This record gives sequence, structure tokens and C-alpha cells, in this order.
Amino acid sequence: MQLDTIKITLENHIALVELNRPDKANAMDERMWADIRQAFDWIDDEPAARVAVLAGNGKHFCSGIDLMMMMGLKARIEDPCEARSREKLRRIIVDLQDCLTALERCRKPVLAAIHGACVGGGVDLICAADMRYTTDDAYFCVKEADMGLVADVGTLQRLPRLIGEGQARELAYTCRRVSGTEAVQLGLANRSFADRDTLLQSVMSIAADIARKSPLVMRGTKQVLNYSRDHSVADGLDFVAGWNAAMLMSADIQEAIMASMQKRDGQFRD
Ligand SMILES: C/C=C/C(=O)SCCNC(=O)CCNC(=O)[C@H](O)C(C)(C)COP(=O)(O)OP(=O)(O)OC[C@H]1O[C@@H](n2cnc3c(N)ncnc32)[C@H](O)[C@@H]1OP(=O)(O)O
Repeated sequence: MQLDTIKITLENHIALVELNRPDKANAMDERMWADIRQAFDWIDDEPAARVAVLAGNGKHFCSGIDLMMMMGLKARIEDPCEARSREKLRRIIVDLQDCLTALERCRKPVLAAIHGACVGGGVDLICAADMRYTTDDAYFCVKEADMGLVADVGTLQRLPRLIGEGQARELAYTCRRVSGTEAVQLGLANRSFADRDTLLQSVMSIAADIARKSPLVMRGTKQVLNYSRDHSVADGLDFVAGWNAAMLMSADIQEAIMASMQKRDGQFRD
């Protein structure tokens, strides 16, 4: 899969997605927003991809929205009719939201590996991943308020669920930087590593563990977790009962039990 601003490599069932504008600190220009959606829609659809790792090429993971794109917004929504102009802007915002929701919509687990700076839209992006891993010296910044805008592509909705209301509000109101080690204490990242190489190696190894399991079960687990996060416990239990009534009796359950008894890895279809 060839995209302008993103490199995708699929090997051993792991799709490595690399933000690839290193000369611009992986700033998200119009192409990159669209490429992110295309990449994760493709991974969702590609049977050989069982898990995805999202990383950034160069010195930083992501410097947020491309400031040139921000500056160009006014011209894009120009219209003699005020209402039509506002409608255009709303459509642009909804579309950008959807580009990042593609990570959540993708049925395969998405692991973000963050080094260097992760700023503004970069935080919106990683909040839509399943798990986040980082380097000790990386830093995270919910930068939108300092840029004169209300964050509108996912951070304010997803971050409080990851780290709690109080901590999320502090980060959104103050725009202070959080280091990789603090991100782990807050629960924003699962683990932090000494440097980028160790980070990538470790995240690829976690991804490999996931890729060895039944892809059907991994896809189901993600969808049930997503549903349960957004609904009551009772609704979540109801949903998973329906899910497993349809999916439990698979070849995978037999293979997993046999493999466990024979102390070997299970062999599963994509
Ligand atoms: C809805 C979403 C909202 C948001 O995302 S709001 C937040 C928007 N983002 C920002 O305000 C971050 C701006 N960038 C920075 O603060 C810094 O950069 C970094 C801390 C990320 C990195 O600093 P350093 O390592 O010193 O690199 P460098 O020389 O500043 O940047 C390297 C090249 O990257 C370009 N660049 C960096 N960030 C952006 C950006 N967000 N939009 C467009 N270009 C960017 C620079 O200009 C420069 O380029 P050249 O070498 O050609 O001068």
C-alpha cells in the first residue's frame, strides 16, 4: 500500500504504519489526515494484517496539525453565505474526526509507539489507539488551547476515559508538557522505554504476541471492549452474549484448547 505521507509495511501479520514527514516533524497536513484513514481502513480490510503498530519517522512522533493547513482553512470555507461557510467548516471538522476514528473503527488492535514530541493532533491520534507505549524522554502536549482553539478531533472525548477527568482537564487547560515517564504514571501510556529502538523492538514484540492469537477472537475482543466502553455494564454483557452466541463455536476455540493441552502455539486462519 503506497501513500504520500505514510509508510506501511506488512510482515508476519503486523502492519507497521509510520507517519512519514520527518522534515516537518510529522505535521498532519491534508494528505496525512486522509492517509491515516486510508491506512487503517486498509488494515481493517486486509486479512493478513492482524495487528497494527503506529510510529513516527524522524526525530518526533507527531507535531500535530500542519500549521499551514490551519492557516488555509479560512480560504477553504469562503462563501458569500455565512451559513454555508459555517456548514463547510463543520463538514471539515467532522471529516478530520473520522480520519482518527478510523483507528478505533479498525477491528484489529492498534499499538502506538511514541517518541520525541506528540503534540496537539498527535495526542488526538494516539488517544484513538488501543494502547500507547513511549520513550522516557518523549513528551505529550494537549496544545490546542494555546493555539487558540477548543480541541475538536478526539482528545477531549477520549483522554478523560484514559486518565480520568481531573488529569485530562489539567492537561487540556494548562497545555503543560507530560514526559513519557509521567505519561505511564497517568495511565496515558502502558510502558516507557529508554530509547526509540528499544521502544519499537518491544512494541513489535507485544504485537507479535497478539498476532499469534486467534484473529477472530482479537477482532471480537476489540469490538466488545469498544462497545462496553460506550455503554452500561448491562448493555455490554448483553452485547457480548449475542456476540458469542454467534462467534463462540469456531474452529479457533477447538484449536486453542488443543494447542494449550499440547503446550504449543495455536495455528489460526486469518
Ligand atoms: C486539531 C489539531 C490541533 C493541533 O494540532 S494544535 C498544535 C499544532 N502544533 C504545534 O503547534 C507544534 C508546532 N511545532 C513545534 O512546537 C516544534 O516544531 C516541535 C516541538 C514539534 C519540534 O521542535 P524541533 O525539534 O525544534 O523542530 P522544528 O525545527 O521546530 O521543526 C522541524 C520542521 O518541522 C516544521 N513543523 C513543526 N511542526 C509543524 C507543524 N505543526 N506544522 C507545520 N510545520 C511544522 C518546522 O517548521 C520545521 O520546518 P522547517 O525546517 O522547514 O523550518
